[in-house]
Amino acid sequence: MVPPLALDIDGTLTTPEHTIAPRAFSLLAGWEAPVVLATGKAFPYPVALCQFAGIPERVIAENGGVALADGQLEYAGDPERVDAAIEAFEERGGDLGWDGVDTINRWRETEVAVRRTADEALLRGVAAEFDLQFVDSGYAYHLKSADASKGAALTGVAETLGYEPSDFVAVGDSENDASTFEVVGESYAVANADETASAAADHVLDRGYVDGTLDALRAVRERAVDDA
Ligand SMILES: O=C(O)COP(=O)(O)O
Ligand SMILES: [Mg+2]
Repeated sequence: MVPPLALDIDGTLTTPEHTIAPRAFSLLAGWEAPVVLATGKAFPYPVALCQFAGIPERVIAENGGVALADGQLEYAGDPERVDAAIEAFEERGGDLGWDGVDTINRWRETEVAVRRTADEALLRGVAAEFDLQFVDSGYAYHLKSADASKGAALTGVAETLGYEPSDFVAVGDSENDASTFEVVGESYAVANADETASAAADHVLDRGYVDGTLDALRAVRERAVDDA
């Protein structure tokens, strides 16, 4: 039997142009074990992706701040502390950087995402002062509680689904995926992965983005068939 999957979205299921390729949809819909989408994006994004892919809503959002699996909704983190830190960041001249209506943070409940053009040193300083974690996903800077992580959330989601975290295979591309790689049985970093993700992964793929992910999952599937 194929293993359950924990898949990052940005940089992992996407093309370099940040779009979801049709071949990613067929992969998600055709996998014969649970697929958990584990992302730094706000909760509605992976939920919508599950709906449009026609798979059950099994998601980890906000870098582990929100998790949903089979009707079980879990929260982690300290949103008040994050809000206080962002207030201090803005008081000191920091800007979240999202122009117009901020759809990146509008539905965010436990952490805040900041555009990578923002003042990194100021944000890192505020994170340290408020005892929060600064994460660079490669797509945004995130300010979050240290005890919320994709890996910690996957431990809860695995239990809800009746699996051990070590039953999962994970694919990811950035430092926000390292905690997932630590708890799963086998992990793959796509070729575009950052140093932290590549160092934490069991395998670094030759190809990047969704093509690398598809290569990894093809290998996982072939092995499962051979073992059967
Ligand atoms: O939203 C981000 O910053 C990154 O999202 P990801 O975790 O799906 O790569
Ligand atoms: Mg990513």
